Amino acid sequence: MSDETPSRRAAAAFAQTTETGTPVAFADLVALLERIFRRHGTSERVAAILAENCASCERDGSTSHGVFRIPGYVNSLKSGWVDGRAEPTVEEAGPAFLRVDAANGFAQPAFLAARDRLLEMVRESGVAVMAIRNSHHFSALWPDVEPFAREGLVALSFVNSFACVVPPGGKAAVYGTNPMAFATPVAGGDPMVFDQAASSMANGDVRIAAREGHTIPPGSGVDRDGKPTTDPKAVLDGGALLPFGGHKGGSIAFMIEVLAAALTGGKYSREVDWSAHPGAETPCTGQLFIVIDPERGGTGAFADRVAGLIGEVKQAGQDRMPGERRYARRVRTLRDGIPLAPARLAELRALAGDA
Ligand SMILES: NC(=O)C1=CN([C@@H]2O[C@H](COP(=O)(O)OP(=O)(O)OC[C@H]3O[C@@H](n4cnc5c(N)ncnc54)[C@H](OP(=O)(O)O)[C@@H]3O)[C@@H](O)[C@H]2O)C=CC1
Ligand SMILES: O=C(O)C1=NCCCC1
Repeated sequence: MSDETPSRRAAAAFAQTTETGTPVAFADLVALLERIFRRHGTSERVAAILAENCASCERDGSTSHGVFRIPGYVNSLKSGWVDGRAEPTVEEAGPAFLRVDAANGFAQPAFLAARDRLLEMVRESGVAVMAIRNSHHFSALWPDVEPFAREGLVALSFVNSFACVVPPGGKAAVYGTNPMAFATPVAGGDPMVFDQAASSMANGDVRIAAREGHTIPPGSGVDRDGKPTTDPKAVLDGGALLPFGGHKGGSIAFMIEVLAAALTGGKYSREVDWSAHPGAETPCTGQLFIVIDPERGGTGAFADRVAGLIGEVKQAGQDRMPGERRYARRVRTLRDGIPLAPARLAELRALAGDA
């Protein structure tokens, strides 16, 4: 238990309440979520992309960004804050640089609109960058990067969110929870993917802890007076989270504001202002991708070398690499169904307009 992250512990506490729920087949969950998105004003294409993405998070146990997020998506759509029918525009800013304007739509459809061209650029140039702005990312990042590694590429992605993290020693929330994800091919196995917030916990896990009546680990957040607290409600009600690892996480959060917002033309987390759209929950910011063809390194043995390194890490005593928990759960839930608490399933069916 000692090597578990605080947010993983909070998610695990929540997962215990859902593991015993009604098993739902992945395809059925995708279909149910698609109906919810369509019913609340997205295009067919956007509904299909978001439903697949959100169901994949639930399938893999990314609890803070699975079906828990559906009411938030719906509230943002209903408030008029996000455009569920946005048509992204893609612009070539150089031989290996794509600029995408998500047009106040969701990030994943904007990303997918440009993904094929990005892949061509990577094959041509060895590396390519995609800078997305005016985009709402309300999910985990691993679904964006894992497929690149399955195609033999190394991928990094960064997203900023909304101001709920104080800089180290600071009082005002400047940073978002700002996740970054890294994916690399591994010879003979699944890609190694890590996907982590720059904060001590994801905001989603704090909200789940508040809902379930759990405390959060000491050192995760502060209340509205800047005092350390383990009460998730105090963090959410005018308080803030801390970066993970003090000034080191603070620097990562800063870097992500620079890469995902300053560089893309997206808003800084601090600039997200949804006050005119009561109920809105999806931050409109930016996202950056860097995708590399590792064969350009010329070793001819990249994925073997990564597999060797993982072997050494495990030999040294690390029992689990990032991503392995998800892959194990994916196998289990694709076989047995995704367990959903009856109350959650009822909530989803109501949002879909089922009788
Ligand atoms: N869209 C947005 O703006 C935001 C999205 N998020 C999302 O929230 C999610 C959760 O973030 P966060 O709470 O920081 O993530 P976690 O701390 O739960 O996990 C971070 C990474 O560490 C790995 N990991 C966790 N525990 C261990 C362990 N004991 N040994 C080895 N590896 C481990 C996880 O792998 P594994 O998955 O296999 O457990 C994961 O890759 C992310 O998917 C992130 O993208 C967060 C903030 C904002
Ligand atoms: O969990 C988080 O932190 C966030 N997730 C989705 C976007 C807002 C922040």
